[in-house]
Amino acid sequence: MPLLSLTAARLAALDAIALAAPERVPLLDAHGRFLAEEVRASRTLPGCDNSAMDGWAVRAEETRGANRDRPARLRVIETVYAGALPTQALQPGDATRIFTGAPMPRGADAVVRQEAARATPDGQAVDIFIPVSPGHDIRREGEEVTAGTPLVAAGQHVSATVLGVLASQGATRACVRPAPRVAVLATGDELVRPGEPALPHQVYESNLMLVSALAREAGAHVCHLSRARDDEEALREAITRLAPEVEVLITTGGASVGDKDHVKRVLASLGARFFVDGVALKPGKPVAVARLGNTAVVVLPGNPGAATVAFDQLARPLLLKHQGVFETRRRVVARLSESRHKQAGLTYLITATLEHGDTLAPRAVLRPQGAGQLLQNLHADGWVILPPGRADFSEDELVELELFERPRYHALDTAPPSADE
Ligand SMILES: Nc1nc2c(c(=O)[nH]1)N[C@H]1C(S)=C(S)[C@@H](COP(=O)(O)OP(=O)(O)OC[C@H]3O[C@@H](n4cnc5c(N)ncnc54)[C@H](O)[C@@H]3O)O[C@H]1N2
Ligand code: MOO
Repeated sequence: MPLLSLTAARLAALDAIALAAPERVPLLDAHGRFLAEEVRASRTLPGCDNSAMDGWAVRAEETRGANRDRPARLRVIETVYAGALPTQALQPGDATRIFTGAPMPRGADAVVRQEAARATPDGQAVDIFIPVSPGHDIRREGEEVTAGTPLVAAGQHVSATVLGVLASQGATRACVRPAPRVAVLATGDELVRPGEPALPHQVYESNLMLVSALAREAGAHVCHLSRARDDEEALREAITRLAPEVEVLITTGGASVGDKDHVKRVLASLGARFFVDGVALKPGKPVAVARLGNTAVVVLPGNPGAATVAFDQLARPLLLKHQGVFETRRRVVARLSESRHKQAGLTYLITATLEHGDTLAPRAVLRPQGAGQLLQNLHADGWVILPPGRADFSEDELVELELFERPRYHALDTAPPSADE
């Protein structure tokens, strides 16, 4: 199979997985998942005109000209709390003691906050110190939303705000697609488990952590983390054991053409159908996507940097598709900090930091590229995309940078950088 372009591979990979059937789950269990259907308002909010403040419901015209020296004196006919209903309509000269969220009584058309009024000692009357216009400090029925209006679109990520909105409509469940179950299988004879002693020629196995966390960030439920030697029999055993347990099996290492790179061969011998086998991408070229029975299999290269790119470009969209969504990312135009030569046929993704100077376009400072290096990703803002079809890119040339847009957190004992730093 010839190398697919990155664009073609991203499309082809999606055929390896089906959409999960939606399910209705208790609201809190929907947190972090994606809505499988549009949610419309079942209730008009607010459900009725109500007070936005603690104070007195009045007839606005009766406050005209009121001030501290010449307050408007009104008779207090009753008190209404949130959750209760008024029993009396206001007649000329009347006011109702009212609290935030309580329904407006008939006849009243404004609220005076209690800071602008004072009740007489016996509570029978109130002196109003300011004039108010009709509608003042009233939350109108339907001001926020009317029943039937679309509230949250299908595909929306269920955030805390979404949960709050759904609960405010009286919902107790949400319709979402289940998280794909994922198994991660790391292969390689040189790998040593973290926590055990490692000689200089040995490598700590880090892809299980890396890939499991990336899968979780894509909404997956990672239920198996396994290791296998670079040995066909061991791989066959691990793959046949893990695949039926999950929707997506992700392997790392053994993906290239070395004597011990058996993963693709073993998958093929088990009857896997390949949708992608190598992509014109750097890093990440050996990545493959296949289907084995009902399981999508993503074969990531072993180099942690290459595995990160290949995961991001092919595994993440596949995991998201299962959950019924695709994502778009923000790109910015930036100037290359240095010239770059590349293989003309490949798309390069090079991690970079953005430096905002006094020119319109920020500078994309390329981080040293090495497929094995994960450190280069630690402080990067995104990756510069050097498209296929060209080999040479010059310093200062305008290129696109796809932003990671991870929030930046700062330790509590250090001050965050000021905006103009
Ligand atoms: N003759 C060729 N050689 C290579 C080609 C090629 O086209 N022709 N492709 C290269 C590319 S591109 C990549 S990327 C690598 C990846 O190949 P593999 O997937 O077979 O990876 P391994 O050889 O198993 O490992 C590569 C590297 O990564 C380290 N590694 C592997 N697994 C882990 C892990 N779980 N945790 C941490 N580090 C890991 C491993 O020690 C190696 O250093 O192949 C090129 N070769
Ligand atoms: O995937 Mo490899 O990183 O292109 O060297």
